[in-house]
Amino acid sequence: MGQLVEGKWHDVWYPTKETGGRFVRPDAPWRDWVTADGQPAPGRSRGFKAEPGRYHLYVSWACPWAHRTLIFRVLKKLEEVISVSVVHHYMGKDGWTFRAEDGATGDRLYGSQFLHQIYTRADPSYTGRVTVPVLWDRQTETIVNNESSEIIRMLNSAFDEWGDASLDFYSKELRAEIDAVNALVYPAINNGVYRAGFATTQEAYEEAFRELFAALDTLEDRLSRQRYLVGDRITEADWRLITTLLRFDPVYVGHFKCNLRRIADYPNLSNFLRDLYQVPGVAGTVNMHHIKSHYYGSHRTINPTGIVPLGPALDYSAPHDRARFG
Ligand SMILES: N[C@@H](CCC(=O)N[C@@H](CS)C(=O)NCC(=O)O)C(=O)O
Repeated sequence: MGQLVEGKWHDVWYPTKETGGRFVRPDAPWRDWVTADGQPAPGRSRGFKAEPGRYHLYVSWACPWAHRTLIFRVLKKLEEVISVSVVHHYMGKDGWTFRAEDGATGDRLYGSQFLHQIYTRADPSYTGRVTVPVLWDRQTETIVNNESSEIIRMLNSAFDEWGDASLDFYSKELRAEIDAVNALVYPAINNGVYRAGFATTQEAYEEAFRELFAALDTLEDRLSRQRYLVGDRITEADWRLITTLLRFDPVYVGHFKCNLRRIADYPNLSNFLRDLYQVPGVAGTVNMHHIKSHYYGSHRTINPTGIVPLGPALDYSAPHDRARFG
């Protein structure tokens, strides 16, 4: 864990002193867009045109934010259009590394040792965190964007000339409702588990914990009436939730102390989770070995021994009851 300061790597843990023990996730700084016509997105000056073979994703199998982009890449049939490098699951004093072992691929573009070298390649005096996912442009050798919620929107439509244009997870008529669900799920659940797990005061932990389970209860109720979060079609909102739910019972319950209930204890959420996991292509994006090894092995301030628990027994491919909604 660490960050770059004017292009130099510093090994530091997340600061929580000035925020009463609260973990506050900084905004991702690289926010340009790939568009079908190459025009810059509104308010941006740099434009990036969608082209096959031009863009590359740097991801971790462990990371729920990067996982969203892997799901969109597979479902939109962009595997031949956008290439990928996978970092090693252990994130220690050097941050994410390209140790090409145990399912990691190494840096397929430059053979770098560390992910922070990709950031300094884009900006030699960069100051900030070095996170995955990163959407990289091979042509201008820079980072286009490192905010997963925006990368998935690009994958959803900008590459439709080469991908599966029949799938739209952010269709115009559903946008308002998708945005409303995301506005609950992001702070309370996706980021909520981190706010609980990285809290350094009892108060900050309890605040995140209560918000998290209140939001899960709300979604449990919603999913008792409809198959997906926004009605009868799978949308972006479902994929944004699912990467957190997949990690919940194996990691967040124990490691992040999110232990009021497991997802397995929620009939609708657990069946919903299996339903989405069983969408063709999704299971292949779930690497439980990287997920468990990363969290339990890397966060030594939380788990000093680095021991990775063997349980719980999980079977996301077991039958689900969601077809009852048609
Ligand atoms: N807002 C970002 C967050 C990405 C993020 O925080 N990724 C984590 C891995 S799960 C990371 O790389 N953390 C390294 C760090 O914060 O130093 C997104 O959604 O893309």
